Amino acid sequence: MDEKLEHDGESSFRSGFVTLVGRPNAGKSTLINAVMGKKIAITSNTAQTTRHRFRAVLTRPGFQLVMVDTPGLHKPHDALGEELNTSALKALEDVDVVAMLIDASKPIGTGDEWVAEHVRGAKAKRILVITKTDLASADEIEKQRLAAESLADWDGVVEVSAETGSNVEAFVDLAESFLPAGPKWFPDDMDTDQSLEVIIAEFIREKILRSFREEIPHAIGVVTDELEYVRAKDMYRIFAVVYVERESQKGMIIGKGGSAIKQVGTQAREDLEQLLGCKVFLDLTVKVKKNWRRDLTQIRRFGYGEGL
Ligand SMILES: Nc1nc2c(ncn2[C@@H]2O[C@H](COP(=O)(O)OP(=O)(O)OP(=O)(O)O)[C@@H](O)[C@H]2O)c(=O)[nH]1
Repeated sequence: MDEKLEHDGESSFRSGFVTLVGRPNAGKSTLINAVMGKKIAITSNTAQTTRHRFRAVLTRPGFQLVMVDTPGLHKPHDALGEELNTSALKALEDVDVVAMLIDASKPIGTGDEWVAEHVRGAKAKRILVITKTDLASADEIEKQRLAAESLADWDGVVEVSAETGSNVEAFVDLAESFLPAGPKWFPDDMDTDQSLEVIIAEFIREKILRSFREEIPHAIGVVTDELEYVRAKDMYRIFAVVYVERESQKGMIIGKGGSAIKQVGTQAREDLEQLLGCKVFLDLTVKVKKNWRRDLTQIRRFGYGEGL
């Protein structure tokens, strides 16, 4: 098509990037899933679930809202933590809107203040999003909003529950109201820029985060090694590797007689079948990669932080 004609035809179209930031566990990934109406991002109550900076794309008549999910900003303890912070802070640059999420059910602390400091420095519209309103009383929400409002100069405020869906559309409306005129950056049918291999590895990692406690969740990295669609059987064959840092962790992940890894595999397979819309054969191998969280090359090989 004539480029000028296409441009003129879309001149009233608006588009832009909205970065979601907040402390670990603030509810960023859950809000993105609620906006999208499907699971794009993995979630868990383990802090620092998100290790990738990725985009979720909401395309509606007249606008395209590109949401950037970021790892929770926190005090780093290792190279992985530093990489995740760098990645999240980078996502504050060159966006149209920054949405800072604050959990309604937890007191505002130095962690939020530190995040707010970076939000104040961002050259973008600023939205304050009070999250998890289903977990707090109206009184508590009001107090939290007042306290959070003093953290920065906000262009808009919204109180949401991604769990119940309350005000999720109001968040979309608010973010949309700040979008400049712009092109459709992504095709209509594209809802995330994560590769299928990455999404699969993340879905598997989510099951491990939800099944194990203590040091295990932070010590694992997951990589999709092989992905093949077998047309004759309408089935995906997936081979993935779960990396841990020590032999003892390998034993825990595998469990007695392989029971733990089998459970993770079953849960992940069910999720993946829903995602891919067909049968899935999933093979999980557990390997030790000593102290990978201190090794930037390895962190990037996993694709965490800046890797994408
Ligand atoms: N009750 C309730 N729980 C929520 C809500 N939003 C998120 N959660 C829970 O809070 C926990 C953290 O949510 P995530 O969306 O993973 O948080 P995040 O900010 O992406 O976390 P990081 O990846 O650590 O930065 C999960 O257990 C969610 O189920 C909500 O609106 N209501």
